[in-house]
Amino acid sequence: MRIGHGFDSHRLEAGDGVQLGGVHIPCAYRIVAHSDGDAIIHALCDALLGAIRGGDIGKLFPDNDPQFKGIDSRRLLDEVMRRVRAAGYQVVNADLTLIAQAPRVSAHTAAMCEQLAAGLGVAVEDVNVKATTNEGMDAIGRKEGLAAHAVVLLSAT
Ligand SMILES: Nc1ccn([C@@H]2O[C@H](COP(=O)(O)O)[C@@H](O)[C@H]2O)c(=O)n1
Ligand SMILES: C[C@@]1(CO)OP(=O)(O)OP(=O)(O)OC[C@H]1O
Repeated sequence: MRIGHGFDSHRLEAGDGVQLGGVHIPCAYRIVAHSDGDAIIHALCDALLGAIRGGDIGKLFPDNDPQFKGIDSRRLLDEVMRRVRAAGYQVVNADLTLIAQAPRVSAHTAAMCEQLAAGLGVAVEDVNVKATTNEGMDAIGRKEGLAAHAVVLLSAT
């Protein structure tokens, strides 16, 4: 068994929607990033890479490389999962926490679990996505950004 933790954060600015957990959420914000800015998937990728001692997404997918400009982060998860399998592991379960004052995501967490389960090759019951505000405190509380944490457990195949 191997465990991994990942964290990611991104700035928010005025816009017409965000991509989180592989799901488009219409709202008055956009995520500032080189890719689609999906902080939930970025944290998940880093947790997976951490569990196999595989570096981090910034090393694998540099944010100055044009091939990753605007990329759908589900494609980054596909490549990370290819590495997890090549290392001889499979996912047992994943638990994700979004910290965001905005947007509100509770109506979308079930769809996120489906997207992430498909990417991880597990049943939807093995993925949990939850959210909390920052109670109005600091930059996240001022809706200037958002952050995500991920924890994954892997077992040998
Ligand atoms: N971006 C978010 C943040 C929170 N929620 C939901 O609201 C509930 C209350 O948030 P607290 O910060 O008071 O814990 C939380 O349990 C989430 O279900 C959300 O949907 N989107
Ligand atoms: C995903 C990558 C690659 O496009 O860019 P960003 O979307 O800026 O995201 P970040 O969380 O800074 O992580 C690593 C990057 O290299």
